[in-house]
Amino acid sequence: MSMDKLLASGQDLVEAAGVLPTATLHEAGGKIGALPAAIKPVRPGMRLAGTALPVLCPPGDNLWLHRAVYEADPGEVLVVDVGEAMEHGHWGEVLAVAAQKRGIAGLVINGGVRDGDQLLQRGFPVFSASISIRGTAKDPYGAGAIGEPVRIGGVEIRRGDLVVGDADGVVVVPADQAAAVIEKSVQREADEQDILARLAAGECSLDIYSLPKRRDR
Ligand SMILES: O=C([O-])CC(=O)C(=O)O
Ligand SMILES: [Mg+2]
Repeated sequence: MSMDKLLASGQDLVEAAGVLPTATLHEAGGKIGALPAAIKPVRPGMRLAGTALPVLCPPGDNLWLHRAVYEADPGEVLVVDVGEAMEHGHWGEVLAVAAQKRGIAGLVINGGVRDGDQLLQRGFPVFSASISIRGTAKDPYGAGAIGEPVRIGGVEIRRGDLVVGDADGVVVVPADQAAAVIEKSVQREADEQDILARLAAGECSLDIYSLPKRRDR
């Protein structure tokens, strides 16, 4: 399929991004959108791609997550700021099943979750900064928000931004840059295949990248 056709709709953008490495998207975008390194898949093999629904929760309270499940559109990824609360499991199997029923594509959170094995078995991708056994409060008066921009590790995330997660972590690409960044990423991947073939044929990485072989004096 041509790149133009592939990029014709938002859904196609998500599909195209879903097979690209996060590091490639980050580099091709001009070193953008890398969430903190602590945010990783809760089990190996998890991958996610979708559009962001930002959620703000009080630390150690997940009532806004239960609410967000019912505000989300299919294909959205909940991208959650819980103020880096690591010692609580803000999400688990119950919320994953509820989210799957709503067509939610995954969860990204700058705090803790629990039920890692069950999340894997359910096929619901979760990327978190910690895994914690402890549960959360559900304070009806707790301050939070759904759909308002959040900031995680210096990256601002708005509703509709492209979110991709793989073994390396999570990258967020602003919606208005997604098509261009994917196109550059596809090119970058092709260039890298070429470099890998040259290395396999015996060439030296210092030559390929025109790097100095000795330290300048
Ligand atoms: O307490 C909660 O709502 C989180 C949780 O354990 C689950 O989703 O299974
Ligand atoms: Mg539970």
